[in-house]
Amino acid sequence: MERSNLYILTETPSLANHYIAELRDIHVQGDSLRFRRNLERVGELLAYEISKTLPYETAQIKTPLAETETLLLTNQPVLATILRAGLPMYQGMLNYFDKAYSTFVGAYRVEEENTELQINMEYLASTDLHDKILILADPMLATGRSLVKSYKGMLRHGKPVQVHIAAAIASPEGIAHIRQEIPEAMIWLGALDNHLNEKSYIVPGLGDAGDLAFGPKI
Ligand SMILES: O=P(O)(O)OC[C@H]1O[C@H](OP(=O)(O)OP(=O)(O)O)[C@H](O)[C@@H]1O
Ligand SMILES: O=c1cc[nH]c(=O)[nH]1
Ligand SMILES: [Mg+2]
Repeated sequence: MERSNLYILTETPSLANHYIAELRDIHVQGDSLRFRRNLERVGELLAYEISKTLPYETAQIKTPLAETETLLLTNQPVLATILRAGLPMYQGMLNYFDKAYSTFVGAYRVEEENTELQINMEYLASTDLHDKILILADPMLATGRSLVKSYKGMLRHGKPVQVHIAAAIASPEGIAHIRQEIPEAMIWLGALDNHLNEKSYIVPGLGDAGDLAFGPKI
């Protein structure tokens, strides 16, 4: 795997490994509050890592005792996510980038026997993206088709100056698709897994993130 523009949180031993392990573990997954909170924590940790790469400028602030210099973000990023599984991870990002504006996309995989995977995109509400730093968070980067379709839809609202894609778990196939379709994107992962199965689920993965967070879809 080519490592340029790719960051993987669990390559460094840290508490992040516990959060991802709990997300995957069938003995913990029944606790949907913990599942959502662990996705939120991964969003928080990736937001912090991304924040180290953004542009900062010097600013003056006044304490009760004196004036002092500090570094502050030159511009706030825009946070985007894909409903519904993206919501907890998005919340984690928003906990850290607490002044950011947001973009929401409603997109989902239509998983039918013997037909090619389709992505339905039915909703897009966006702030202006022109010249913005865009962070697009979705927990599962499987084929990458939901992310690419959502990003292309968002471009109607302006061309970002930087694109960051954040996922809790990704497949090599998904990374390849993003690199082909959005070569300018920096990719931030919780973990990189082995492959996709015949239903385009990530293996070992964690199963269906949306269902585990919010209940089975009918
Ligand atoms: O990389 P892809 O092959 O496109 O798959 C990834 C998509 O699948 C999941 O959403 P899903 O379609 O299950 O919708 P949901 O959030 O309503 O569960 C996930 O949150 C991604 O958006
Ligand atoms: O493995 C996968 C693939 C798509 N969506 C999920 O929630 N999990
Ligand atoms: Mg789902």
